[in-house]
Amino acid sequence: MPHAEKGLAVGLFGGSFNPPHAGHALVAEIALRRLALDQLWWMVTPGNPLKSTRELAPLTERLHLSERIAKNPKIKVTAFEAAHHVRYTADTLALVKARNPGVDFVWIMGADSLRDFHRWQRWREIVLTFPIAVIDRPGATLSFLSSVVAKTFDYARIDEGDAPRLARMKAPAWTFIHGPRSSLSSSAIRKMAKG
Ligand SMILES: Nc1ncnc2c1ncn2[C@@H]1O[C@H](COP(=O)(O)OP(=O)(O)OP(=O)(O)O)[C@@H](O)[C@H]1O
Ligand SMILES: O=C(O)c1ccc[n+]([C@@H]2O[C@H](COP(=O)([O-])O)[C@@H](O)[C@H]2O)c1
Repeated sequence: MPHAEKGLAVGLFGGSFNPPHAGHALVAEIALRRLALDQLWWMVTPGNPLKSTRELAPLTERLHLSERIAKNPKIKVTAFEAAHHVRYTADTLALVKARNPGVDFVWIMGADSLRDFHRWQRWREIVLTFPIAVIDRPGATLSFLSSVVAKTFDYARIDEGDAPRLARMKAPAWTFIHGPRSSLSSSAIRKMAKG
């Protein structure tokens, strides 16, 4: 797991990155800037618990490609979930919190992830423990509002103008960040590669 000094604000950006693309890099840059983060940990999952592993490239390959795409020195690409044998985000976050007292973390995800978020293991616990930043994504800009999580935690949504303070806030607190968008997706890239 990367290291962060006490008092720093760190974004956690988990993904399959199968393969990583410029849309991921854009999300990371937007999160760093708009959330005023000191670091962003780009966490390459051993396998999304809700996705089939049939098309999943080896972890080492996804890690290597991620390192090539994530050029900002504030971004730390890591596969510590595999190293610690965790794959559910709730477990990952508990581990990160326990190992980094005094660091302020925020969970980062694209707007499409919000739609399925209520199917994640212990999703309420995640929202009640970690501030969350949702980054806009083409195709998910409006639908996210009808998601179970947005409805359940509507009272905890903060204005995106307050995003620079999100990492310092006590959960539950989440925001939706609009900005430049990319319509890239790993599945489209995989489809193109197959021909
Ligand atoms: N173009 C994009 N804009 C905003 N967020 C994105 C974009 N692409 C991926 N994300 C977000 O990045 C994280 C990791 O996504 P993932 O690695 O699954 O990429 P993907 O392009 O969504 O893959 P797939 O097409 O295989 O589902 C998720 O939180 C996802 O919402
Ligand atoms: O914990 C869960 O139940 C869970 C279910 C689905 C996805 N996630 C996490 O969400 C992140 C994004 O996954 P993906 O496949 O959409 O890139 C990644 O860190 C996954 O481990 C986590």
